Amino acid sequence: MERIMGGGVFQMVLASAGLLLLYRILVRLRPGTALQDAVVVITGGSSGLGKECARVFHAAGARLVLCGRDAGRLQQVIQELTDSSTGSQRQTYTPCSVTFDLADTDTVDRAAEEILKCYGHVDVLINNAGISYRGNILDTNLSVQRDVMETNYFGPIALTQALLPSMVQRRSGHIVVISSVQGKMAIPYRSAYAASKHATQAYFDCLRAEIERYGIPVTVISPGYIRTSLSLNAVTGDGSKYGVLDKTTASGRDPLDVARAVLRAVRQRSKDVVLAGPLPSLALYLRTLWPALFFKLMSSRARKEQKPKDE
Ligand SMILES: NC(=O)C1=CN([C@@H]2O[C@H](COP(=O)(O)OP(=O)(O)OC[C@H]3O[C@@H](n4cnc5c(N)ncnc54)[C@H](OP(=O)(O)O)[C@@H]3O)[C@@H](O)[C@H]2O)C=CC1
Ligand SMILES: CCCCCCCCCCCCCCCC(=O)OCC(=O)COP(=O)(O)O
Repeated sequence: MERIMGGGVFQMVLASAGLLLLYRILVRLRPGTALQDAVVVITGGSSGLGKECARVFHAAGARLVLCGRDAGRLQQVIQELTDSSTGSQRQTYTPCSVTFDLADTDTVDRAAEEILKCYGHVDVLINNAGISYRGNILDTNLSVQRDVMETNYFGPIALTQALLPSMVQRRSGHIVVISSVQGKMAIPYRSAYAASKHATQAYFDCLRAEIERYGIPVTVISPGYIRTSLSLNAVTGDGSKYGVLDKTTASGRDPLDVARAVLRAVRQRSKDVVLAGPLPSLALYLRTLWPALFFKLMSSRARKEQKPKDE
């Protein structure tokens, strides 16, 4: 009898897994929203994931507005994109650029006006720009915690809130944010970064519910490690640059591959996408289903990785 019951449960689990797989395949096969001529704003378009997003959305025929702090680097990306589109079958457009610092929220309203002037409206806003952090909380200035929050949280939400009224007025638009798996679980020596990404996740989850009635979807994308300059550009507890290309970053996923997944998520109007390998995915389940074990693993990781100065 027990064997029969056991077999029944096994078959049910197998059938559910099969149905889930089928559902995922069908979702992937949906035609999705066309991006030809769509106005797509990408923050952090000068490097890493933002630059690769620029590449794939440009190739899909989008009219891009690339944002960053360095006009010269943005211009270089624009030149690369323009050179790459010679002979393209699709109609492509030379991107616009808008230069501003997300950490200086006072300038964001002016930047939003400039962005709107490029094509008169925005179809997709991709909040991608961000910085990371390496440090022990005990040795970290509070100003560093604030600075990371300004760039990763207050900047993106200020830009979103500045562009949102025009989307609501048109009853059209799409808000995307690049968070991180660290927006769903916190790992040691990343306090500022993980806190900013947790805040990001919460804000955009609230926003999704609030603006669904206007037909404006919100997509939160949470990648694992990507091969970019994120760790090189990270700040440390005293505000200085970390300047190391970590092994985890160097061996991360190809940013072009991640950018293609972002494009897919925009086309499918996905709500929440985790782009991580088996270990971080398992860690996410543990954080929810067996938090005590997850916290134990994180403490042991903290002990192994670093020691506070006074030990
Ligand atoms: N790499 C990874 O392992 C992962 C990255 N992510 C997320 O992906 C996003 C992109 O990072 P990634 O491409 O990896 O890193 P990069 O360091 O390569 O790119 C970061 C981008 O953000 C821009 N930026 C940084 N600070 C500011 C600021 N104050 N104002 C305006 N723009 C700014 C930079 O532009 P400029 O310096 O020219 O102004 C740059 O284009 C980030 O949100 C990051 O958290 C998520 C998970 C994993
Ligand atoms: C019973 C066995 C359980 C095994 C569980 C293993 C738990 C292992 C923990 C794995 C932690 C993964 C952390 C992933 C972090 C990550 O991908 O972050 C992405 C980023 O945003 C990178 O930013 P960073 O500045 O940290 O490079």
